[in-house]
Amino acid sequence: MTLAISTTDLRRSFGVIQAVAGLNLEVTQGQIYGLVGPDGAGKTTALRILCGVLRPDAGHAQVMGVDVGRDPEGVRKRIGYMPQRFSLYGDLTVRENMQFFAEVYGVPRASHAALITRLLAFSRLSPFQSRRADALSGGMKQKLALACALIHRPDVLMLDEPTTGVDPVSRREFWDILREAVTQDGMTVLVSTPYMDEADRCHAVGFMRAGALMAAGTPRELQRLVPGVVLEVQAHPYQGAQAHLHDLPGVHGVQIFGDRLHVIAETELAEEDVRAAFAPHAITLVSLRRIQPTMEEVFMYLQRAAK
Ligand SMILES: Nc1ncnc2c1ncn2[C@@H]1O[C@H](COP(=O)(O)OP(=O)(O)OP(=O)(O)O)[C@@H](O)[C@H]1O
Repeated sequence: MTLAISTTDLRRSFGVIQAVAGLNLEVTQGQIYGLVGPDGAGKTTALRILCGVLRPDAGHAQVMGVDVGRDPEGVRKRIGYMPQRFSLYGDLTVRENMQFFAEVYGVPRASHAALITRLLAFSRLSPFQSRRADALSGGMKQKLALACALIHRPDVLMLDEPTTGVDPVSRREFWDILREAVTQDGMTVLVSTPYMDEADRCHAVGFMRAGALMAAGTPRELQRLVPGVVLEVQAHPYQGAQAHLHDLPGVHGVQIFGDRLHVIAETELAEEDVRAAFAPHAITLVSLRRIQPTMEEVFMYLQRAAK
């Protein structure tokens, strides 16, 4: 298991604010590692340090064996970085933007055409290569930004909330492209995201809070941290069911997921007890089964546990 990224007791403050406060992060080569956490947890600051654009106050960080503090230039050559506000050139076309970034990253001229053709196909942007970046949809802009960040074939890609504000279909497509990049090129990805369904698509996830990791592991490992059980309930009509489930002994929370309810309880509920609670209110129990907690539930549990 070779580490692509590692940090030891990394720290960075802005005045009295400790944005990164003792971060110990380990990302294995070839992984998609998701960084999640509430606003202000320090995700952006950590990414900026790892990209060599911000100096840490203390601690160590290595990217592909290169020390970020000692050789930020060496790190920048090996990585692709897509900040929250990635600067595309609105009056340049899709192809011209790619060309521009190829120049900036010092990609040899002779390989520009082949690389751009590959990335256009890869990012599903070939049909739009002559369109000005300004005229692209939000999802397409993000795909173009991704293609530009990949133009110099980096070993490690760092993405800061790359799909925020993008519609769900484009978000899924963006992630399919990302997965392909990792599978085909063996790249490592460190991505911060506010979306828990995206965290679920990562090989490993780190929950950041107050500048440090409070939990890290595979999505399955993190699910096991949630005590008790999660039950999925289908009931008809389900609107009233929520309150009555809440009243059952041992139930800690009930959430609506589409047309289903997720019940977080100390132990499994007996079907007859649920039916008995529903009966006086003319609510029918359609199904009851135990499920794995979603990453959203893991996140909420960790948030509660930290308070
Ligand atoms: N350049 C800066 N100057 C002053 N304070 C900053 C600066 N950058 C970040 N901070 C502060 O550091 C803390 C961590 O911010 P950071 O942006 O790293 O968190 P985040 O987890 O990425 O949150 P978000 O998702 O909102 O971007 C916040 O309190 C933020 O206000």
